[in-house]
Amino acid sequence: MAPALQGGVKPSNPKNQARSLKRKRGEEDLSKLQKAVEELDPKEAEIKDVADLPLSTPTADGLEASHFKTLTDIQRKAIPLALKGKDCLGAAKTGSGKTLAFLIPVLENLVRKRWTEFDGLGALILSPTRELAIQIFEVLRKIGRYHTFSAGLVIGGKSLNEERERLSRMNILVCTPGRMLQHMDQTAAFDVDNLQMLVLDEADRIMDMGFQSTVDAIIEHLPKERQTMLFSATQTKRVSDLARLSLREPEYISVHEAATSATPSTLQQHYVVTPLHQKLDTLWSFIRANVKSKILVFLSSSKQVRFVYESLRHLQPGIPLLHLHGRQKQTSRLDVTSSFSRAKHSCLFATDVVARGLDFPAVDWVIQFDCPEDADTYIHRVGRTARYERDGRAVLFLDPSEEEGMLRRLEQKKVPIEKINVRQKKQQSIQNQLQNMCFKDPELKYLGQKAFVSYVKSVHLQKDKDIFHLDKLPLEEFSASLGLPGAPRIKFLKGDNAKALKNAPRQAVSDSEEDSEAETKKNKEDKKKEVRTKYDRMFERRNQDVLADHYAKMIGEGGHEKDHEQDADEDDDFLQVKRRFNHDEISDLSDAEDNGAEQRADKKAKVVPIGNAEEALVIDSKRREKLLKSKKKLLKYMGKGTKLVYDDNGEAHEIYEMEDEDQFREKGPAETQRVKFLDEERKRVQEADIADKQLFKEKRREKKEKRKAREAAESAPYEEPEEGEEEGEDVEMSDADVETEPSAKRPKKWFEDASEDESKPSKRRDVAAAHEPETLEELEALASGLLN
Ligand SMILES: Nc1ncnc2c1ncn2[C@@H]1O[C@H](COP(=O)(O)OP(=O)(O)OP(=O)(O)O)[C@@H](O)[C@H]1O
Repeated sequence: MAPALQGGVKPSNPKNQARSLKRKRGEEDLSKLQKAVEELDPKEAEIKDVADLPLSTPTADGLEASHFKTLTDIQRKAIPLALKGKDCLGAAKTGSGKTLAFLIPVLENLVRKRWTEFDGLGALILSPTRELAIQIFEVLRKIGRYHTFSAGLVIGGKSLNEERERLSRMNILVCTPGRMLQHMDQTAAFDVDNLQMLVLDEADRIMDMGFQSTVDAIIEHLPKERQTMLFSATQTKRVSDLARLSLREPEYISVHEAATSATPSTLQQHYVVTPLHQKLDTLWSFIRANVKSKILVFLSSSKQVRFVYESLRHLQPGIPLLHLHGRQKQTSRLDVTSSFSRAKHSCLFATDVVARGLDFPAVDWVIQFDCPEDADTYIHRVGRTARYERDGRAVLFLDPSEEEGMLRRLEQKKVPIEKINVRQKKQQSIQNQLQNMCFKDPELKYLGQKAFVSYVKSVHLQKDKDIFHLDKLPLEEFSASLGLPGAPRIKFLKGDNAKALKNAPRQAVSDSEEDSEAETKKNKEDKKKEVRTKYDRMFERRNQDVLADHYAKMIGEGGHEKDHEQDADEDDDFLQVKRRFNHDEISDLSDAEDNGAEQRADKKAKVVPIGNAEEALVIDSKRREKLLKSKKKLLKYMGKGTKLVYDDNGEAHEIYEMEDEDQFREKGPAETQRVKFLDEERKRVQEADIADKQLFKEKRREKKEKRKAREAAESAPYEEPEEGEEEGEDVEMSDADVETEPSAKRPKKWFEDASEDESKPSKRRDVAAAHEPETLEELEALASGLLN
């Protein structure tokens, strides 16, 4: 019914009235919610179900529609504390529901702060891998479908510019550290000053050496006044980490601390002792015996993964095979994770890029083909099965030399594991087939050689020498088991052949190219004296050209890159440990996500002892020549610049030469002058930087306006532009426009996507709702599309 007229004042329109009534009710609900949260006593409250939590209607509806009803232990304990704004360190076994333990508070705390799209970034969630970031984003999308926040995924693999466009309007971001820092450093319009919450999923991994400097740099950008939450299955309370994150009186929530085991009780764990050179046979026999299962196999490096995948694929085990590692393109990584998630029977070979956090449904077996670097990695790997009350089985393959050390480490971490034996009757050998395959297919042989080298290097670089004993490994037999005609020589081990290596003491890694050239020469001489095997002779006769190309690639003297995967930096560097993830270069994260041993290798190799510029500029190999052509690299070698001034005759002098000493002394002590000079220069650079950013912004805006005008002209060639059109009335709004004219163009929300809603009618008006995003591109396009 329409309201009566009062004192001649025109009644406001009924639509407005309904809207203001709704707003008032919303306000009342929020105040009630706030009160309920304040009154909540996390220590005493009997909280078992979602319904027992003081939650806003959109979150409660989102959880119900996603079928989350009962809370897990970590959720019961962590959510109430996090709702009250406490800093939390949450530790709970794998598969126990930590994701919701932080996502629910993220949504709720922003709701209660009345966060809108115009308040900018409210919560930042960091994940160590892209796959995990995508998974978190999907869960957020599911449970947050009735909210009006905008959320985005920032994980690289796309152009920075594309991401930039939408970053500034996001309320919640799920990201990998490297890409986030890149935006913080380079995207002028990206403002994080308002940030309320920071979450680190798999916190111990994010806080470890590989990510340390990146995370420290991110933290520096963030406001100190914020809520910080850390979650992991294997978390320690390292005081130094807490200090780095500026946690305020953190609550430590460890729901399984008193448990007798660090792994889920539904997980059966076994190990088999299988010598290195029989591992591949054992794996093959295992897969053949379990073709009606879903199996996840962990290997130590991307090269191992590729070789084992390629060779077993040729042998057709009767189960679909997949492979995943950090050097694949992002699109294939995503395809593989979704194929494996959907599959009923499949075997996925992977590096530790999938060891943490990934929630593949119904994995029957986790096989650790290569021994994990430590007990924590073991726990995360086996955690890919037996998730959320399901059963699962895990088998660890150990070389006899690893058995004692690894078992000790597992015992220390409360991991119950039992020995099992391989039934010899069922053990099949594939060594002859592999040798045949490697002979016929030089690509495969080349992969095998790379796998061999990377495996040996990874063992050599393992930190825990109680577990890993390179000198005890049968390397010659191992190379034969891969189908190789002999063990590739490995530079850092310095032996004449792999057999000699077997008994040699561990050698330090050496990086100099001079050494390697000398060694290549020596090897050539030695080769003449060596006994040739049947395979060596066959290779020499039949595949000389192809192999020459491969060997050339391996020693970095030419050859082109045929590999379609992102493998560019590895092939030219056979004799050297690789350099990879480095925050300074802010490469994308994929490389940092492989196993820890590889990362340590990279770090080691970063220390290139270049004493001075002259030494550095000697071009003694193609590789170095290429390196020096890169401006960025060149800068590294060149040292710092010197400021010169020119006298009246046009001759250059260092500044101090132009000033007489007395004058200089009059200005005060040298150190004070130096500090002052540096301050002034710093200020000057900062001012110039602000001006640059401003200029860049202006240019971008101009460009955008021009483009819009051009598009408008193209789409309506026969219409005269109306007045003002050229002024950009129809142009997409800039950030400034959004702030001043909020009603002009409200960004839509991806959260409104209710395509997965099983119980509620869809509220979504966006076209994208008709199609459930499946690929990364679609997910990102959805998030960004809604803002246009
Ligand atoms: N309250 C709940 N009710 C039902 N299922 C749940 C609940 N919470 C989580 N799950 C399910 O449990 C599984 C594991 O959850 P999640 O991935 O959050 O585990 P996690 O503790 O983060 O594991 P990890 O340590 O391996 O990262 C998921 O499939 C999730 O949907």
